[in-house]
Amino acid sequence: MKTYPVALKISGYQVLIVGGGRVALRKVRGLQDTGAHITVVAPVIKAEILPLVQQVEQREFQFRDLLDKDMVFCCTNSLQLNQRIARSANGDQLVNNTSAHEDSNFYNYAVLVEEELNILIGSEGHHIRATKALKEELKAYFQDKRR
Ligand SMILES: C[C@@]1(CC(=O)O)c2cc3[nH]c(cc4nc(cc5[nH]c(cc(n2)[C@H]1CCC(=O)O)[C@@](C)(CC(=O)O)[C@@H]5CCC(=O)O)C(CC(=O)O)=C4CCC(=O)O)c(CCC(=O)O)c3CC(=O)O
Ligand SMILES: NC(=O)C1=CN([C@@H]2O[C@H](COP(=O)(O)OP(=O)(O)OC[C@H]3O[C@@H](n4cnc5c(N)ncnc54)[C@H](O)[C@@H]3O)[C@@H](O)[C@H]2O)C=CC1
Repeated sequence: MKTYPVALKISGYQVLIVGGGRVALRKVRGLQDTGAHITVVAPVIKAEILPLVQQVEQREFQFRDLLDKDMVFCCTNSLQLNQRIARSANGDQLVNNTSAHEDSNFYNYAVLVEEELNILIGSEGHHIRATKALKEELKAYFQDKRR
């Protein structure tokens, strides 16, 4: 089924990020300046994440972490755990399983910000390398233009 692209205002949202590695850090960076309240739960959390989030729980995920969350990112290195978390969310929560797009009810775009222009690139999870490559090409294009 085709998706419908939007730009969400998420100020005040309770956001849960399960996992504290490389992918979690990318999600945390993407959430900066949105006004969302971010909680990260993981036994091992990258140091760069700490100053960027409101709440840190350094331990394994527990299902009660899902309570009262509006948006959930499953970013652990266990595909099974990510799947169980995504499938346990209630129907009102926005859920993104970073290891299996079929389990997500929203996708993220690759984002390039050029002054007040936001350029979003995506393939509904089908061509991630092409998405990433096009972002790099556009980045180089804008860098050349500024020279
Ligand atoms: C559905 C989506 C999830 C979502 O909604 O976020 C998704 C899903 C998956 N990605 C996977 C793999 C990788 N993804 C990247 C990188 C990026 N992936 C991003 C987006 C998305 N990836 C969304 C759809 C985008 C679209 O529609 O095109 C980018 C653009 C933006 C971002 O993540 O912020 C970011 C580029 C950031 C940048 O550098 O600019 C890398 C490289 C790397 O990490 O360096 C790898 C490693 C391998 C490789 O290179 O192929 C796997 C397999 C996981 C596994 O094997 O377990 C899945 C799961 C699946 O496909 O089901
Ligand atoms: N969507 C995307 O853009 C991409 C998604 N992936 C997916 O993301 C997953 C994570 O990748 P990385 O961040 O590179 O891994 P990583 O190894 O850097 O981080 C894994 C994190 O999961 C945490 N974790 C493990 N067990 C946990 C538990 N029981 N409860 C809470 N946290 C737990 C670890 O403590 C660690 O913080 C990969 O397995 C892959 O499936 C990978 C690349 C890109």
